Amino acid sequence: MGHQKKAGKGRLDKYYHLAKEQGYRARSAFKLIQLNKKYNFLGASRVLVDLCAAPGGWLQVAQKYMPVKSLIIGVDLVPIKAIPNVITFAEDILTDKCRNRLRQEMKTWKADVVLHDGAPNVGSSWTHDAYSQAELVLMSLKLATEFLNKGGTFVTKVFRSKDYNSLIWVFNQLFRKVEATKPPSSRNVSAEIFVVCQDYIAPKRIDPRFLDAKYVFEDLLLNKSQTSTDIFAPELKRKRRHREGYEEGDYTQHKRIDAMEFIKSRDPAGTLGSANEMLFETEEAQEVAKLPETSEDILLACKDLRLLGRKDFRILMKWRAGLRERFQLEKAEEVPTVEDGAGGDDGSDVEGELDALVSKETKRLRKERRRLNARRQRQLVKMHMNMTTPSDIGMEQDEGEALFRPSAVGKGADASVLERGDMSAIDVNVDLADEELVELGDRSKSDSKASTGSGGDDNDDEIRLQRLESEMDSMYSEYIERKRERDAKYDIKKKRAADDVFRGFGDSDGDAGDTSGLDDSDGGSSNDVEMQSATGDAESDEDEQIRSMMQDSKKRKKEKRASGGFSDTPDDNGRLAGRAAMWFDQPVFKGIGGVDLGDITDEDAGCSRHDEAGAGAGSSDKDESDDGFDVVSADEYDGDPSNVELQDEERQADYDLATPEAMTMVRDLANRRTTKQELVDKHFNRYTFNDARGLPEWFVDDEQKHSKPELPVTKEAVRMLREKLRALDARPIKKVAEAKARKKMRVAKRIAGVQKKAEALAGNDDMTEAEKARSIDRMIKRATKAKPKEKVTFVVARNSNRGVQGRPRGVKGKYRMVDARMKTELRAKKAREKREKGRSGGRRK
Ligand SMILES: C[S@@+](CC[C@H](N)C(=O)[O-])C[C@H]1O[C@@H](n2cnc3c(N)ncnc32)[C@H](O)[C@@H]1O
Repeated sequence: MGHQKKAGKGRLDKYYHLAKEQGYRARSAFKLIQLNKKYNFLGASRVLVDLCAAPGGWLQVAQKYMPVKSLIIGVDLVPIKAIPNVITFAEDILTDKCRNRLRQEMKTWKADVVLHDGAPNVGSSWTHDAYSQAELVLMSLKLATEFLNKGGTFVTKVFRSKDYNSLIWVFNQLFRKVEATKPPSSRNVSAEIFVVCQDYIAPKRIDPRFLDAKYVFEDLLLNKSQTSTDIFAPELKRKRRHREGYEEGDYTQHKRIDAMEFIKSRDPAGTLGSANEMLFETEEAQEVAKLPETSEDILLACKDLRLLGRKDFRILMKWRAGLRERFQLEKAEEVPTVEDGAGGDDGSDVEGELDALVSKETKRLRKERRRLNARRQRQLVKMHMNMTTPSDIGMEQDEGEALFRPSAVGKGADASVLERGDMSAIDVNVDLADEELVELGDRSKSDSKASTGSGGDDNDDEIRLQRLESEMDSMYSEYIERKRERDAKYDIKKKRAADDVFRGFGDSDGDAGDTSGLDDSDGGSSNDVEMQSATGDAESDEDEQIRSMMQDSKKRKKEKRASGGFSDTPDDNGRLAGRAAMWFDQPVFKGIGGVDLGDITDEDAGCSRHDEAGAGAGSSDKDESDDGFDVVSADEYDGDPSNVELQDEERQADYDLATPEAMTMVRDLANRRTTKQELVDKHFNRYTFNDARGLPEWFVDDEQKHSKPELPVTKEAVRMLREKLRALDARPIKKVAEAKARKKMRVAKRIAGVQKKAEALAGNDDMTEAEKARSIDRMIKRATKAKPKEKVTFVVARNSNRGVQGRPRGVKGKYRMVDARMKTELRAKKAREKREKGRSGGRRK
């Protein structure tokens, strides 16, 4: 595999170029770099084994990131070109020979990390590949269990398939922490996922069934009815049945569509969004698959429609458009469109409308240009003849002509200068008018071309392109929306993204110009950056909706913080201070003033709950006094004290310990398992405030998405949070609680009254003790006895009571008007219930 010629996709890929630039043998090197950046397992390791290592990209990374003189061993079916200080040999990892050789090379050492990026020779079918991959993974795990140190890390590639969950289950039996992740450099269209298993338990004895494919994947073997995909690979049927990637027949889980369905669809975005895979099974589709337009990229994208990024989506849409043109589908569908006037496919009527608008706008611009030209000529003539006077200019201004309106004068000259009749200002003015004319001329030129559809001109193309882009964007949103409808967890993910209280330190908090975590572990950050800009491949295959939600939420938080006194000052120092304040403002520092916070500077005020709002980089609109009163600044206080309370509540909600990460950190601090200084040291480094200006957009996007520290979470913290939520759930609703409290208060009042009377009775010498006790008892009973409900009199609205307004005559106390029928029906109902009761009672006897 390492020696196979890379297809077009590999060549075009940005990581491919990066790898070339950096001297890595394979683009996959970046996967390990990114995994290491996230989980940091290479830096502290001394012995590493890379199973399936050819051509050696991962070995190169290991050699670069591990301490010098580490023992690094790489094995693959094919020989690996020598890498300094790395031992390599060619063996099949499924054989005993390989195991023995490894043992020989390892001597008495144990590995800190075992890597596995193996992929069986791809070919026959996806199903087969996925299964063999799973087998390979299990085998590498077996080797890992043999060679790993206690506490070691095993990193493996797996494919999403039915075997995936079984594998994860096994990993969980052997490692304390198992996480699946997809590094940004792993293509979205690829079904590969990387599983990082940390903290190897190293049990004395491992049940052999854990590492035996027959048992691990047993449930699949038992399910013999699921054989449909074997039809396509009969040879597999004999050996390994029922290994298809998804549940057969479960079309809600895995929906397949034929390519022609998509090509002919009137709702292409929706069709893509509602399916998982596009097949080329019908005769027509098979023909399409053979066309040169149907590139390998397209075929790859069709395999998993759930993972389409913006770029893949565009490729598919363009491909569809080309095919529709080839098959003249637009024309075929145009006829009914004209007849019913309902608009064509893909919004061809929208295009018509747009054309009309463009030509209208062109006309207007042309007219305006002519008018401005004429005016300019007149002004110039007047000026040259010294005919222009300040009053003239004033007049022009009064006329509200565009040429002399203050905005046309621009920032350079102000209206007062004009009023004073400064001629130089007029020059500026005329110059600006020139610019404006040129601009207008250009615009109208391009617009007019757009409307005539002459084509071939840059501007014309640009406008069309822009229009297409925006159409594409809206279609992509539609696709995302449709995908969302099928994904039960999407809303939760979205909400989580929006509510993500603690995003770590790498988060630039909405400031696109500030990205953290671009460190050397990325393969030499500065170099990367330059190279990446050179490649200029501004790919953005982000889930747009989630991103915009996150940005919204960040913006909101920023606003909130700003209103709480934080401000990002323009200068670097100010910005750093602002960020530091934000950091200390995080929930984890709430209320830990007493825990090792001695050496904190001004910003540390953010540690205490009261100071949160006021702490910040040199901005404190609020004042605090020690007597517990919040001093609210006049401009913040709107006269309504409840609003101040509300703000406080909102603030509290915002800073609540709402995540297990925060809870873990706070507990660690409180129990002195860590100190504030340690936390700061761990999370602040020279990359924390890296400037993202000038970096390619795709890189910044990737960093923002993935470059987040993995914060520790303990079971205890999760349990505590859960309990907290449960307690919240169990709390009665406010109204009920208030009513109960009122009742309690009334009873307490009455009892207090009784107590007084009892004291008076006790001093009464005329009564015997028994009489006193009796009367106190009576008093208590009376005080605690619930008031009898007031009786309601039902008044039938007939005779003189029919249509009576207000209280009927002769009725006292509570009453309710009922009509005769209601009364009869109620009586009948009661009688019926009584009968039924009697009957069932009789039967029971
Ligand atoms: C994706 S490549 C690994 C790339 C490598 N991580 C790098 O960065 O250069 C997968 C490799 O797995 C190897 N492989 C597949 N089956 C194997 C087996 N049974 N034993 C050893 N190597 C195997 C292939 O020869 C191939 O070179």
